Amino acid sequence: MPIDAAKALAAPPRTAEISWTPKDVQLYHLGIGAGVPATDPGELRYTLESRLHVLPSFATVAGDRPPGVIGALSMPGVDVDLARVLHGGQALTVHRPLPVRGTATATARITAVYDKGTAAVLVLRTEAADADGPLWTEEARIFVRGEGGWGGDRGPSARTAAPSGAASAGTPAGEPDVTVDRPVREDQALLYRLSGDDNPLHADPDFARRAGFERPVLHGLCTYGLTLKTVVDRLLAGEVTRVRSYAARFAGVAYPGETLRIRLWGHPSRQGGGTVRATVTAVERGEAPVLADTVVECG
Ligand SMILES: CCCCCCC[C@@H](O)CC(=O)SCCNC(=O)CCNC(=O)[C@H](O)C(C)(C)COP(=O)(O)OP(=O)(O)OC[C@H]1O[C@@H](n2cnc3c(N)ncnc32)[C@H](O)[C@@H]1OP(=O)(O)O
Repeated sequence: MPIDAAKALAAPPRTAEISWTPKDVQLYHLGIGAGVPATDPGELRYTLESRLHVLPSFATVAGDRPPGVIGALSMPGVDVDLARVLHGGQALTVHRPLPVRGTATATARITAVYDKGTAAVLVLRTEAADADGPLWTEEARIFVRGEGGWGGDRGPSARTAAPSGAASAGTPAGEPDVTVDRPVREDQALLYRLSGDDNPLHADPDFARRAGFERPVLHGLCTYGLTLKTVVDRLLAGEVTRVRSYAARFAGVAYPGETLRIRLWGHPSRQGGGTVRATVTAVERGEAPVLADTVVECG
């Protein structure tokens, strides 16, 4: 059986020593579209060594954990065709601001395997700590099409109920406080993949077609990062250290070259913190959903 839930859950945690430099941070920031316009003081904090800060979602690529995304899917009990794999969701909790240069130990294990009948969902939890203690905890939900059906636990539902007054399921009620239309570069995925996720789904047209898509799709974590950057720039006065946690569900694919419409709800303050909710849709495809159930807790 390609997924053996009991074996996957019983496997010992996998530990890797990771390290990163300012160059890795800069490359990640460019990979999520930072640096436009190039001389904007706000953007220079993402691109210039002397002013560099670290967007917390850098944690999702920090250290080029060997052997990358494909390694994450070769845990004991998991033997799946990469063409059937989609990133279903991502959550991140930041315990301390991320330094521009660092070394840490990352410990990963599969904490849940859900049987959706025609798909399986794997939950991969990674904890990173350095000599001073915990740095971040992240949880990736990996959606594997065509798996499932072994009679296992169905797990939580990702079909959110619509709050009253909301336009559709997962959309916060009321008008957004900020709406940004964000053009995604045609070569964005080619840049982003240099930060470690070299899944051919994002670069190779033949592989993308085999996976059922008309052309290569944008990495879910690229959309995840560019959305967090918009929250930081528009609602947190550019202060990356105010992000405490960030969760999102990948509700539909995005393609490089599209315009993403990012809607934000929330008024976090420096004194009391607060919650920001977001949705992301693909403008040229009739606002098809891209990110849903997106919540940033801020300090
Ligand atoms: C270390 C990190 C490793 C990361 C590995 C990934 C490597 C990356 O390189 C890969 C990528 O970046 S892929 C690009 C980003 N992801 C996407 O584009 C996926 C977008 N989402 C979709 O296409 C659909 O929502 C789809 C296909 C996900 C679901 O749509 P449907 O098949 O129509 O599902 P639906 O019928 O609505 O629901 C079936 C059951 O599944 C649950 N579910 C739905 N969406 C989910 C999601 N996103 N995450 C988790 N569970 C999800 C539903 O709740 C339902 O279960 P139940 O009946 O129990 O409610």
